[in-house]
Amino acid sequence: MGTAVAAVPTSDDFSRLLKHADSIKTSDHPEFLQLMKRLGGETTRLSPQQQMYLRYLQAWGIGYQGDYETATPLLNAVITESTDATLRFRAGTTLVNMLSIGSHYEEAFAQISQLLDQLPQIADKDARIQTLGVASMLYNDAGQYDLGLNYANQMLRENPVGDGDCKGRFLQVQSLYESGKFSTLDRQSSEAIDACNKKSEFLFANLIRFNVANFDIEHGQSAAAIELLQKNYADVQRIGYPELTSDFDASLAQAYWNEGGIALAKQYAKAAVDGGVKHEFTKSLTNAYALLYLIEKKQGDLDAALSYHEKYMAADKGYLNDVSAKALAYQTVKQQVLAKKLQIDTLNKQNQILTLQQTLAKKAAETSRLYIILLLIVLASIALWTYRVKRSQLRFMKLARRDGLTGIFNRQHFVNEAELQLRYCRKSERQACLVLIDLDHFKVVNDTHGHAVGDRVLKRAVEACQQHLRSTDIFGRLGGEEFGIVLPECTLEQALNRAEQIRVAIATATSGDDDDTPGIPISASFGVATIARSGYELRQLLIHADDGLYLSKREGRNRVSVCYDTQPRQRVAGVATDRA
Ligand SMILES: Nc1nc2c(ncn2[C@@H]2O[C@H](COP(=O)(O)OP(=O)(O)OP(=O)(O)O)[C@@H](O)[C@H]2O)c(=O)[nH]1
Repeated sequence: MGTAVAAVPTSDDFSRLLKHADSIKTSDHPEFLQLMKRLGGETTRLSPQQQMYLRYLQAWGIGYQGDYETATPLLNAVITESTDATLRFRAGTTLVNMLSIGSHYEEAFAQISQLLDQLPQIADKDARIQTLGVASMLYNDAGQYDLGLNYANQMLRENPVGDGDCKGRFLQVQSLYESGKFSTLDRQSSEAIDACNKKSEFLFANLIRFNVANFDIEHGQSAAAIELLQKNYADVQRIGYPELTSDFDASLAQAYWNEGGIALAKQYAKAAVDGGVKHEFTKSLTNAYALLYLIEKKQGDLDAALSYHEKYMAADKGYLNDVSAKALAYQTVKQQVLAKKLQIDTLNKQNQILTLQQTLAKKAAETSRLYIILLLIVLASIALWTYRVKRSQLRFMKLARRDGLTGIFNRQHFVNEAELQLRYCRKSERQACLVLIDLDHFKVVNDTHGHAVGDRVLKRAVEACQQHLRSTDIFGRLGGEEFGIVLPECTLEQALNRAEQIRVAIATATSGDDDDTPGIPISASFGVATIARSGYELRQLLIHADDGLYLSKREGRNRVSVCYDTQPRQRVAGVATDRA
């Protein structure tokens, strides 16, 4: 014998149930309430996400019953605690509804404005439609019918076959009716009612009928209004939405009054007053009180009439206050949003300016860097140019100081350097001698071998001289084949010895058998002068050395001579002859 065991619902089952409850909230409210009861008893078996979903639906249900004070904190809890962005968004939208119904209009407008800003990030179609619907309703309530119509149209565009089809159409009718733009409700409203019936959204179907009935009443068609309202009266009672039942009752009362049915008018007006949402001033409530006042007055019960008149005045004031409070809240929030936008724009502009300033500073730094690089290039160019100028100056100076053929000092530079050296020797009281050298019979070399060979012989002679010079000696070409050497710190004796060495070197160099000067015999005559006898003046030393040189030539050349008197001393071929 087996025992039947009821299947335990899985997590998927709970998710399905929650979704189902969500989808029938308004279309089958009693079933919705049943589901809420059932799921509420299974809370511990729900996942945290499912629990949050359930809390949202419970809050919605409580708000639907008109207990907004309890619903509001529950919705706020979902908004702050849920990890699901879509559920948070939906709870925000429902909260807007509650805030609006609870007359917290400024908060409601601020919240819907934020939600509409977030709308582009919300992908869930139902959540989007729900928010657009609430926005449309709220803006209609604030008398912003164009905005209301706008969001209703958007609902239809986004979801023409789902909720948008019924609720979007309902809100369209509402916007057009309230703004007085509805010339005939026939086609558009019956299409809207059909759409809602198809979706089993009877609450919305009847809200549309309520608009149609009011339109009829306003246009002298009270009988038609009564027919429409009565036909759906039982349905409205079943739906159990207090505002709608009160609306139906108030409109029926007005229609019966217009048709002369005072007793029925009174019955429905009372029903409208008794069945309305507590502590709320609606247009239907105001109308119902106004009717009751007229009925009692007509029936002669002046006390009751006065009492209803007072209630009518209070309801009317409350309703008008409510309407203007909504309009004011809308304008206030609009200004706040504008101010915030302006503030954000200003901050953005400031940021742009800062970014621009940074870019400029960066550019300025780059420009300065470029300037520095440019300056360095200019400086480097100047340095290079100066170096080249200096180098060419030095080259020219060297050229100007040197003899072009032999590379030794030219006459002018030799004279300058020699005078400088002699001045130094005079100051330091040092010895110095001057040697003059003149090649012998050089003309013959030129004439015999040509000028080019003569040049090479001259270079050879110079090289021979240089082999015997010290770094302090000053050696120069005084002209043609004549050379001079200043020998600082040198006595006459030493000068004569060194002149003799040079003489031998020249004679040896030129007597060599090489390519340049093949077998050309050459010699030179020397004249020596000393500061000990001539003094430190170069001019005087040159005269005396030249006397010595002249003597060497006269005495047969290729010799070194000194001549200070009419009887000069002479050295011939390395032997000094003192004729003084
Ligand atoms: N090849 C060459 N010859 C030069 C240069 N400068 C001067 N001479 C020649 O040197 C020769 C000098 O001749 P002279 O003054 O008659 O003297 P010399 O022939 O040496 O005879 P003495 O001095 O009396 O021994 C001339 O023929 C000049 O043309 C030079 O730079 N190169």
